[in-house]
Amino acid sequence: MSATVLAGAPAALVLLEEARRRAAALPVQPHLHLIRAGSDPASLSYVRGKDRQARLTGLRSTVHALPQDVPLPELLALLARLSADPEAHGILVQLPLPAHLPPAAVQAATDPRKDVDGFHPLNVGCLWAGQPGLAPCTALGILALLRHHQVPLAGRTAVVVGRSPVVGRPVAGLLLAADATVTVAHRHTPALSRLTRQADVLIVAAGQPHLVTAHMVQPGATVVDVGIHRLPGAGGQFVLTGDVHPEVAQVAGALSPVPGGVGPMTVAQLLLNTVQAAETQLGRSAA
Ligand SMILES: Nc1nc(=O)c2c([nH]1)NC[C@@H]1CN(c3ccc(C(=O)N[C@@H](CCC(=O)O)C(=O)O)cc3)C=[N+]21
Repeated sequence: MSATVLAGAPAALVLLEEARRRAAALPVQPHLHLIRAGSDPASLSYVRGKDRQARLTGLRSTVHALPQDVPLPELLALLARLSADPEAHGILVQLPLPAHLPPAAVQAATDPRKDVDGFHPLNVGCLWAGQPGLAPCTALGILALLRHHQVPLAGRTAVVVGRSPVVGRPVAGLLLAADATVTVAHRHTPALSRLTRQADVLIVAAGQPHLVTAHMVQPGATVVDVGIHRLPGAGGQFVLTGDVHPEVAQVAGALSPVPGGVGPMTVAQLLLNTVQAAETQLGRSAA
């Protein structure tokens, strides 16, 4: 038996259509600003993908490519300028940042209403308080992927492996808001497999290739693979793989693929967040 594939592309298409429709209903085109520092090849490729999808969806998009050694005050000044600019609706600073730029200081420097990553402490607080705000794209994308494939959450046991501010923590908050019973595991969790085997819904965002193997999964469980790793493959090429070992497909009831699972949902949700941010700034209530 092989698990149902939780495909991201058709689910992302639904979100992108919603973003396009809501953007078109606004008096101005929502404008996303993507900021990256340095030339990490993965970051370059992700930012290019976000910029491209934004344009395809009818949004404006501007990429700010800063040098690897950009001084912190310069980055903060750019964030202050964009935060004050009424024509900038969404601001994203691509992670990881060069080591001399502290992410917390950078994230706090973006106007929370333009913080389409949902990383500003005000938005983090809103998520956990159950109040409206902007939530992180990958976490929202995971919930949208589960919703699209009609995976129920209310009353079910969810286990999140990983506690990063980018994925693990916010997805735990959203699962809790969706009435799941949530446990967050991390590198200090003893007997990880005993815990993961209890999960009806297992979210794996540990940043470790093939961490979750078949014996760690309850037969029939829904497994979402958030990991994305470029491993050396044949002929000097890279292969993309996740935090979940492919053998899990023989045990799980449903499994999200890498690539083609959570990744496209993250990008689509970023554009939806940008439209939501523009709606708020233009005084339109979210549809
Ligand atoms: N401030 C910030 N916000 C982010 O949301 C953010 C970030 N920094 N830094 C890096 C991670 C990673 N991330 C991905 C987005 C799309 C795909 C994606 O589209 N993946 C495709 C494959 C793309 C490929 O070929 O590499 C897929 O899974 O099918 C993957 C990963 C956003 N991140």
